[in-house]
Amino acid sequence: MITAQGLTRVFRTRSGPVEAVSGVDLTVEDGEVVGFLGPNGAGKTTTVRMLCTLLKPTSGTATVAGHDVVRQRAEVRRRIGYVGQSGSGGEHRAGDELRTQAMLQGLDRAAATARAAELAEQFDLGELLERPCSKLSGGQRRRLDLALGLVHRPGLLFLDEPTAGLDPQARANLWDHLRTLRAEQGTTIFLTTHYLDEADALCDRILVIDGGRIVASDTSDALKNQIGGDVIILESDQIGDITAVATRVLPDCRPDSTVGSVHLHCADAQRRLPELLRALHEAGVELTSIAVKRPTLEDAFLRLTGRSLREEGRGAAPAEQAPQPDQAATGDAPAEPIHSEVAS
Ligand SMILES: Nc1ncnc2c1ncn2[C@@H]1O[C@H](COP(=O)(O)OP(=O)(O)OP(=O)(O)O)[C@@H](O)[C@H]1O
Repeated sequence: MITAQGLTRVFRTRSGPVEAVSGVDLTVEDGEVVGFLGPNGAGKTTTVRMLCTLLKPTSGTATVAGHDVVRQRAEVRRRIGYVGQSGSGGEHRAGDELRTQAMLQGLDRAAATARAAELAEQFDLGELLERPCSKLSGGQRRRLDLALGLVHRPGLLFLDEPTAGLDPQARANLWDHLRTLRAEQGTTIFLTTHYLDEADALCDRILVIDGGRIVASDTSDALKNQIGGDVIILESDQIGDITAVATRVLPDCRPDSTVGSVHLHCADAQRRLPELLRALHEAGVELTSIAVKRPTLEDAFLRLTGRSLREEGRGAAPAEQAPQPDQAATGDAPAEPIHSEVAS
């Protein structure tokens, strides 16, 4: 469904070129649900925008749904849905948004009304069709966004952080809709997320990108198993001291530190913990909590990227790399809408 070889994107900025994506190779099979993870600024959005034909690659090639993302943009757009982060808003009623989107996709009024009703049923929007989008809850809006992205029955759906900012119940509800979509219609789903539990729960495979390069591509279980052994998690304000003591006392256990905690990867953590705790006590380190557990996807992510997804802020890109408008220079402006949200 998706192939990319050597996909690269360099942005020209006032402070010089920024290589956002550096030779990405990837494949996604028909019907797969793939999670695309990476720290802030890793290159996720840029990659997705190239695959969705919203941004031209500087070099490399990609095909999506059998068509080249540069030479056959319109063909690609007809076959994909893209649901971005911004969400549908405004005073238009939800039902009108769906009907308008269906008419933009070429349906006549009667067919558009029928398609809107079908999607409303699929995504539990029936009661909400007369309501202005601005009056929908976060979860309802995301369901409407999904429905809008699916108006033209694409076989492939790109989702950019589909549950960002939703409460746990609304997230679980959206996960159910995505599972049903895949089970009943075989839709291929490529999603970015900052929630590792979401990737764990929904995705057949996880791609990790860091510094513009793919650093892992595997199932969640395989990524966890790569860590091996147990993880000792020590929380404290004295991260540097813990790392120093652990390196001395347990030289074969690799420490990864994150904000406020050190994760030690050990073969037999239970047996070795007393020795470590004794040494930490003698060094005057005060711990706020200790836990021993099996590796999680968070541990795998930390190992791969040296950073925790949880400590990633949702803020702006680093100042020296702040995105500059460069569409005029590259001709990247969308030629044809994929979905009303991205057409503006
Ligand atoms: N239009 C642009 N002009 C210049 N630099 C850009 C542009 N868009 C992105 N970048 C830079 O490219 C790098 C990758 O950005 P990208 O948005 O693809 O990362 P991301 O993984 O999606 O990050 P996040 O998780 O924060 O959304 C960053 O350093 C970013 O500042």
